[in-house]
Parts: sequence; structure tokens; C-alpha cells
Amino acid sequence: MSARTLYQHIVDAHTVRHIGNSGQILLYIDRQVLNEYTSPQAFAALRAQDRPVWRPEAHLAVVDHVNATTPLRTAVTMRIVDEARARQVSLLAENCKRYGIECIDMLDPRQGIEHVVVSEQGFVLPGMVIAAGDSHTTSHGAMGALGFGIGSSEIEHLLATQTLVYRPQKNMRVTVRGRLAQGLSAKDVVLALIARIGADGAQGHVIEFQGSAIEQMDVEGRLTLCNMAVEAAARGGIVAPDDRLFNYLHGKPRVPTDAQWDLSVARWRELRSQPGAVFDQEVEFDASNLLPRVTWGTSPDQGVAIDGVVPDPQHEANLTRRSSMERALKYMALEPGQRLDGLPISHAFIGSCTNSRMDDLRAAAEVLRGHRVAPHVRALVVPGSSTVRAQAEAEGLDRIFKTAGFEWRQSGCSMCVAMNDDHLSPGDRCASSTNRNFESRQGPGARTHLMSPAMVAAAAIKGALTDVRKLLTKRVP
Ligand SMILES: CC(C)[C@H](C(=O)O)[C@@H](O)C(=O)O
Ligand code: SF4
Repeated sequence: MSARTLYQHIVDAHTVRHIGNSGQILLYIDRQVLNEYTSPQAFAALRAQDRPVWRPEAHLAVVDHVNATTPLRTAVTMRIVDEARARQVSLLAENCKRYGIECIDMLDPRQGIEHVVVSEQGFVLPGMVIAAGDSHTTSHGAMGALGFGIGSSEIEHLLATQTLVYRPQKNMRVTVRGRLAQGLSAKDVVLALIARIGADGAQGHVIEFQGSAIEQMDVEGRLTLCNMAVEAAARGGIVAPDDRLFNYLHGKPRVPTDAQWDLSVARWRELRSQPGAVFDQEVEFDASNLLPRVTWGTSPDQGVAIDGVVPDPQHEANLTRRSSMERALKYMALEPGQRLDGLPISHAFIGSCTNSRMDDLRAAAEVLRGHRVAPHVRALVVPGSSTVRAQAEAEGLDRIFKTAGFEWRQSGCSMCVAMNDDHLSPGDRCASSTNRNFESRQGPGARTHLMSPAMVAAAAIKGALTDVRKLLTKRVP
């Protein structure tokens, strides 16, 4: 067989069989994470057919989309008033009990956003395949695994058979060279990448991230990259396992120990694209020239560097793109040529599976130390999990956020998707560390500007979009 990419190798190792000449395969799936929002239909269908779950221990359920993030984690303070949402949560617990699946419920000290919980529990290991009823399952590519989102009928199929009908994707290599300047992070890299290749730029592909900037990037940054690969329509994003990853995984709850650990690491070291493996598309990127990024529109690819201006749709030759730009500018209440730096905001949100882990909170706290949030801004920080929250408290980060005027909340998806009580009102403008700036994503009529957590912190202080480096350089003695 010719040289294989890491992605192809993982798919080969999980192929149960080819399905006739359809180009599709039956793919074995090692792990699934279930949430309260997308699993009910799948469980109902399973039950209606009286089918068992084939391998209950291969699934882990986590409540994350609809739970409250009130500052206190108790049954009373976190009670969900909305009946339909409350039912989604209780149904998940009931379904898990019926089928013998472990459920991390609202009050569990490990609760959090599923993609954050999965990696901190060591539920996905290098070389595995994980699928889940959530598009940001691509995050787990940072573990040297293949992760992708699936729909309800696939969740059902997976519960019953531990396999999925799958069409192998093409390979895209994104090589990121150079060194990120101070104040920049993986979020700036991925926002710049998506702006370059477009929101459909990686359609039909799995991206492998390579290059010196990726080698130097911490695992949490790689989680951010792979998480947002789906915003370029990729069917996965992956980074080959290395010592950084092994250090990250070592000692996590479900990770092998002792002799098994050594054996596993030796095997995981083999997981990389072979020399000569062919990528269908190549994108090269120099991280050294990158400036902090912000989005101006209603699609993650509608973004520029913070020193940039809102583009003019009249200069866009592609008519579909032009009209989507016009619509976005109207929705966002922006004018062509307008500077982004200095644009006033009403809200600041640090959270989501993209940017709510320790490194994200540390970077934001570093900017906030000694500053106050502008008086007209409501600022929230929602740690990705209770584990992150506890660790941040142990490091004293909560005090920095609170002293600066941020609300320090319990974990969950929260204002990333506004499926609980955390939402914006029409016309609100939010600097947000999330991944999607779609119309009404954070509440009906709300306007979202995507950026890194450090940039959100800087915007909260200024009360307007700003270049975080201005705040950081002042600190240099
Ligand atoms: C609710 C869920 C299906 C959805 C997803 O699949 O990504 C959500 O998590 C999101 O980020 O939009
Ligand atoms: S944090 Fe946001 S993007 Fe991530 S799973 Fe939740 S809703 Fe989706």
C-alpha cells in the first residue's frame, strides 16, 4: 500500500468492511459522548425497537447545553425552570440508567462542556475514533484521534452496533510555521486560517495540522484548532501525537498506567503521516506575521486583523458572497471601511468548548490583572468544566476575574449557544471567545464578534474592540 496519512491510517485500522462499490465503509467507533440535546431521539428509537446498547462502556453522557450556570452549583440554584429543557436533562439520566451508560449529570463535580470533559477525563486516546451528536467533536483530533459530529439516526446506529456508515474524506495539510507573537494564540491562527480558506474551504476533507508552530503549541491550543476545523467545514482536524500530548494525558482518569502506559506511548509514537503520503490540498501559514483577529460578520470566515477595517461588499466579485456580506453588515450594524479597533461592545463572554480551558483563563486573567471592566459592559466567564473551575480557583484566577468585574459562573455551553438563561438581547454587541457568530446565536438579534479570550478580556476593559497587545506591552518593566 502507498504511504498513508495519519487520517488514512486511523480509518484503515477501523474499517470493518467496504460497503459494495458505494465508496462507503463500515467504520468501527471507539467512543461516543452523548448530550441531553441530541440524544433523546436516538434513545427513543432504540427503545422502540427493543435493541440493547452493544458496548455501554464505550459511551459517556454529559449534560452541557441547557444547564444553568448560576454561580452556585446546587440542585436548588441550578433548577431549570423551562420544562422542555428540564426534561432533556432528566431523560438523559434515565436513558443512561436504563442502558448502563455512565452519565455526568448537572451536579457531578466533573460536569462541563462535553468536549472539555472528554479530554480531561482521558476518554479519547491517540489513534481512536470518536463520534458524537455535536459538530465540535472534531476537537479530539488534538488527541491524535479522529473525531466528527453525527446526527440522531447515526447516534442510534452507533449505540446499537458501535459502527457507522462512513465515507472516507480527502486529506488537507495545513502547515503552520513561525512563532506566535506575545498576546496571540491558537484562536488567532484558526480564525486567520478560516478567513483565508473560507467557511467551506475544507469541505470533504480532514485537516492535519503540522509545522513548527503546531509542535510548539500546547495541547489546549491544538484543541482550539481542531475544534474550529469544523468552521471551515472540515470533517475532522488532527495533530499527530507527541511528547506534549503524552505529558498532557499522563495521569488523567481513564488513561492507561504503569507498563500499559509505556506500551501505549510506544504505539502512539508510530501515529503519524508517512513520508511521501499524499495530501489532496496543502495550505501554508506563517504564524510570525499574524495579528490578533476579530470577526466582523455572521460567519466565522468573515474576519480581519484588529488593525483592519470592515470590508466593502462592492469590492467582492462573487455575487453570492457579496450579498452575504451585505446582509451581515446590516445585521451587525457596521459600515464598509469602518475600523474594528474602538468599536463599542455591551458584553464580553469567555467560554465555550473552543476557549474555556486553563490556558484560556490564564491568558485572559493575565490581561485583566489590575484592570476593571468598563462600566457599560456585562462580562461573564464560564469555565469549560467544573474541573477547570476548581483548578482556576486553586490558582486564584477567579479572584482576578471577579475583582475586574467579571461574573464567575458554573460550567456549561451557556452564552455560546444561548440554550439556557444566559443570552443576549436584540442589538447587544458581544466580544466572545466562542466559535460561531451566526445571526441570533447568542440570543435573538444579538451581534457576536469572535476572538481569543485575551482579546475578549482587553475588549471588556476598554469597552470596545481593541488590540490586546496594547494592554500587555504596558506591563513590560
Ligand atoms: C446543539 C448542537 C447540536 C450544536 C452542534 O452540533 O454543534 C451545538 O453544540 C453548536 O455548537 O452549535
Ligand atoms: S460550547 Fe458551544 S460550540 Fe461547544 S458544544 Fe457547547 S454549544 Fe456547541
